[in-house]
Order: sequence, then C-alpha cells, then structure tokens
Amino acid sequence: MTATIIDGNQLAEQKRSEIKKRVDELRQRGIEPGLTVVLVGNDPASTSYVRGKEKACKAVGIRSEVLRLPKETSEEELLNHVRRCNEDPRVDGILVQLPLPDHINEQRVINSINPDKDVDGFHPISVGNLVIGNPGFLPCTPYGIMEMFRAYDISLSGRHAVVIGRSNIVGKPISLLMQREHATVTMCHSRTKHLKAFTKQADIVVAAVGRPRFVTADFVSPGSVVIDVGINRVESGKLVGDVDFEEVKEIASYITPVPKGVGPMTIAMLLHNTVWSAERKAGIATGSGNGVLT
Ligand SMILES: Nc1nc2c(c(=O)[nH]1)N[C@@H](CN(C=O)c1ccc(C(=O)N[C@@H](CCC(=O)O)C(=O)O)cc1)CN2
Repeated sequence: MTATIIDGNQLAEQKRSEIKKRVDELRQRGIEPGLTVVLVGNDPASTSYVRGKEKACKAVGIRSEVLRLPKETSEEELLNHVRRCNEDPRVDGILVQLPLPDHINEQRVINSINPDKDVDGFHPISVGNLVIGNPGFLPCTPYGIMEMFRAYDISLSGRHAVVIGRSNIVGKPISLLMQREHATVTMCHSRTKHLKAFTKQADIVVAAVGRPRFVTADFVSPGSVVIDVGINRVESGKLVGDVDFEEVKEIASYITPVPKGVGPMTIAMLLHNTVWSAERKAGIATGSGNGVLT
C-alpha cells in the first residue's frame, strides 16, 4: 500500500483564501489587521521563513512589518522593541523569530510579549490556556497539524499517537492537542530507550527530532499515519524531513512530505491567529481561535 500524501501546500492555500475573506470583512469595518515580526541576526533559514511570512500576509491583506535587528542586539534593546509593539494599537500580533542569538534569553523575551498579541502561542499564558483547554492562541505548527488531521478526516479518538521530540514549540503542544481529541499519547525523546518499540505500536507518529531521515521503515507499522515536522538541509542542498519519506510512504496510510507538508501550514495558522487577534479586539471573533468549544 502506498500512503496518501497530505498536501500541506494545497491545504494552506485553502486556509489563506478563507482568511482573506475574514480580512476583507475586517477591512470593511475599517480595521486593518497587523503583524510585527522581529528577526534578530541573519540566519539564512530564519530570514527565509520571515520572508515567507511577509509574503503570506501580503497575499491575504494583513499589514506586516519586519523589524530586522543586527545579531549583536542586546536583550534589553530587544525587550524595548517588544514593549513598543505591545503598546502599538496597529499591532494585533507580535512574533519573535526563533532561534535567537545565544546571548539572549529566549524565554524572557517571550514572557515580555503582550499575551493578547501572542500569535505564536508561546507565552506562558497561552501555554496555560492550552493545558487547561481555555480559548487562546495555539502554536502554529501543532495547530497546522491538527488542521491536517481534520481536513483528511483522520480520527484521533482512541488511537495511540507517539510523538518523538519534547520541544515547547512542537512536541509538548501537539501531545496536548492530540490528547484533547482523545488520543492516547506517548512522548518519546532523545533519552527514550527502545524507541522503535514505541513507534511500532503507534497508529500515529509525529516526528519532531531534527535529524534527517531518522524515522525509517522499520519504525512504523503498516497503515499508520506519519507526520513529519523536520526540516533539514542535507549536504546535497536538498531539504529533507525527519522521516525517510521514500521508504515510509510504502508502509503508512497517510504521510506528510517535506517540503510542502507541515511547513506551509505553520504560516497559514499564523495568519489565522493574527486575524483572530484582530477579530477578538474588535469583539467580532467567532469561535475560540483554537477549536475549543466556547
Ligand atoms: N517564532 C517562531 N519561530 C519559529 C517557528 C515558529 O512557529 N515561530 N517555527 C520554525 C520555523 N518556521 C516558522 O517560523 C517555519 C519553518 C518552515 C516553513 C516552511 O514553509 N517550510 C517549507 C520549506 C521552506 C524552504 O524551502 O526552506 C516547507 O516545509 O515546504 C515555514 C515556517 C522555527 N522558528
């Protein structure tokens, strides 16, 4: 059996057209949703992701501004920029592109973002809301994965999901979200012994390890759903995921490719969060922003 390939590009395009309609409605009320992205330094991957965010904002009519700061920027200077954005009424969403240079304490910067503008969903208040099941911003990559499950009618209820990786951005939130949809979740990480013994039992595998083609055919069972969060540039210059796509697609029932899988959905959900923030400020938000029933 060859897996159905989950088309992140197509789904993101669909999302963008829904979001554009919401932006048009806001504009008709005289509201222009705005996103500020802060980029410190010139890491090529981060620079390219930020360009992707600017382009996506433009496509749907969100006003975007990128603060490009030199890599020597001090933590205090960065915090001052964030404070100015917190107070700027034109800014509905603030995103500090990660990773930050080593001399800056990432968590301190995240903590300084106004939780009402935390479109990345990384602030402790957003994390707390996710844990409790309150309405709030969800981190964009896990949110995008949940939207993929929904679009492809992949039910999580009663299924065993194994997450490889325990990062704050992906591993922890995706585990909570899948649990919220009634999956039984096992979290594995770099110190997990007998990793394959876990992944072999899984109905759903989410790979967020940061190691190129780490998940090979012998990790997965026939018919499982495999979500690849990795983005690794290998020596040949090719972009590959954490999953050996060619091998695993012959065994899985559904699989996300890299590129054009989870990545484009990350940016689409950022647009959603920004528009939801503007709608909420205007008192016209429908839903909870994160799929929680209100
Ligand atoms: N503040 C944040 N920093 C980072 C986040 C985040 O959600 N918030 N996530 C990642 C990077 N990221 C977004 O910032 C991101 C990564 C990849 C893609 C994407 O569309 N990838 C394409 C391929 C792009 C390429 O050719 O290089 C794909 O997979 O098709 C979008 C966003 C870390 N930092």
